[in-house]
Amino acid sequence: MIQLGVNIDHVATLRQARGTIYPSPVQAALMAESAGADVITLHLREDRRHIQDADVEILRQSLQTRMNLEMAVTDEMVQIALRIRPQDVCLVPEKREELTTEGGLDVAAHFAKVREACAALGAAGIRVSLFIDADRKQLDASKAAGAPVVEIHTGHYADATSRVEQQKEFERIADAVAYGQSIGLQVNAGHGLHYHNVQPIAALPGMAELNIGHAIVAHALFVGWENAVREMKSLMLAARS
Ligand SMILES: CC(=O)[C@@H](O)[C@H](O)COP(=O)(O)O
Ligand SMILES: NCC(=O)COP(=O)(O)O
Repeated sequence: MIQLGVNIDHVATLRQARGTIYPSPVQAALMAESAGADVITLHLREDRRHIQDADVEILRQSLQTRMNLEMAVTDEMVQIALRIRPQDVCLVPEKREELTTEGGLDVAAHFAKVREACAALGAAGIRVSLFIDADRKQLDASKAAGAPVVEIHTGHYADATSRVEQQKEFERIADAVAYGQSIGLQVNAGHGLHYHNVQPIAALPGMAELNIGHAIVAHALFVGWENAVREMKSLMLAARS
């Protein structure tokens, strides 16, 4: 059954805006689990703009489901992951000046470094996912690097400004999802998905997990946090029926 990873980054964004102790990403994560989240995803960025190291530590001891820790491919982050031991790590590209993740990890261009991180994390029992663009070359490189999972970047699909462009991006994603499975990878997807664009992605055969955050946090302002999570999960399951 398709799984929902709720990304709680932007609960922390609201907290960091004033430097208060509220809203608590930990409380958000536990409530999301009660509302149907299968995974809790959080991005410990190098600039700590939202999720803090303490959030990761507390959540690792508190979650009932699974922690999917997103991080850059750096020595600092690999050491943190080896200490915290989340069930899953998703390696993502990071640029300090970016507003949000702008594209997929170029595994092919940074093959040795990615393969080394996959080996170190895998040896510690952590399941590694690579956040990549919908590109067969990146899928082949991910497989060769030893990652069992990939997460297809859906940002270009989400940001499309016309139906024609969105359909073109959707077809790229559909090809990547099918091809990734054909070479033995688990295929997830995420970035920019919301209540009006998620179902075609969720309906793709074999789609294992969607990681969604910004839209759920935004919708929660109007319907409440648990309802926002429940609604997203229901849309995803309905797309599969
Ligand atoms: C990798 C990805 O698409 C997101 O999960 C990532 O967390 C985006 O970064 P921000 O959460 O800082 O926007
Ligand atoms: N990897 C994607 C993710 O975790 C959430 O991205 P978004 O829904 O906040 O854009």
